[in-house]
Amino acid sequence: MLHWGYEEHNGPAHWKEVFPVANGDRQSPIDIKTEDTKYDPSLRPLNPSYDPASAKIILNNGHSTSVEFDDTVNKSVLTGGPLSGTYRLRQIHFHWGSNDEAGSEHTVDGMKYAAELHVVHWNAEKYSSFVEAACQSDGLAVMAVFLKIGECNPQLNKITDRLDTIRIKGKKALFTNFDPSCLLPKSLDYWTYFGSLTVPPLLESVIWIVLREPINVCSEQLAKFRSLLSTAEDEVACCLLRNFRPPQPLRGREVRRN
Ligand SMILES: CCCSc1c(F)c(F)c(S(=O)(=O)NC)c(F)c1F
Ligand SMILES: [Zn+2]
Repeated sequence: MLHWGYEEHNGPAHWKEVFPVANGDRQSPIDIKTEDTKYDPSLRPLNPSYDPASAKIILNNGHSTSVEFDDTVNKSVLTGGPLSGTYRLRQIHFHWGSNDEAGSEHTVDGMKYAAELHVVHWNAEKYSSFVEAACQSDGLAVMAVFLKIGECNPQLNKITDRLDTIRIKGKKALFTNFDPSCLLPKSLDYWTYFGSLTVPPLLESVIWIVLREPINVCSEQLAKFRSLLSTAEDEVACCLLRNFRPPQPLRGREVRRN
């Protein structure tokens, strides 16, 4: 496999050839069987606290579009929920499909949403960098938000309106004054389980916090994500039509809910 991606020749079925942890026992995403989730009274309310000034750039990394944040100080953090300590916001990014019927990574009782937002944080209390934290079993905390097809989402326009300036892989643009809380649903009720990155290197270092309530997105907004290119300037243009990994075996893991 040349370089990993989401096509037939380099997609999720091939990743194990280069990243054997793909067959590990805490891989993500998973299908959440709601009847098997366990209420845990020790789980606390989630407490996201983000400073819009910490948003820095919007980027097309060839696998998704992300907004990167200044994570040199504890300006934008997530505490509470299943977490012990303070997790610092690193970036947000999206996963979507080639049509509105699929696109989310996690599924709920087998149901796929049209897309999924990931808000990525790292354990700045115990580790000194994102890269170090990404190698630790409690290093990362990713909050997942489902995007459900419906009304256009005005908050999402802040991102989709900028995608035409970063169409090519590697392109970035200034992007500040953005508080990702504007993309969270009313309810912060969640499911939580221990898992991994859903892109190579698939590191098993993520405490997953999957919000139960979806936010809205409309077809026109999703179409803009699909118009991003997975290729760089000097390559034959190829659209990033889909970038979701299918659900992985639960391997006996428990999914708890607050
Ligand atoms: C320096 C790496 C960029 S941070 C990052 C990311 F870019 C990403 F795409 C995912 S994901 O596996 O796709 N979603 C959970 C992550 F977990 C991340 F931490
Ligand atoms: Zn992701």
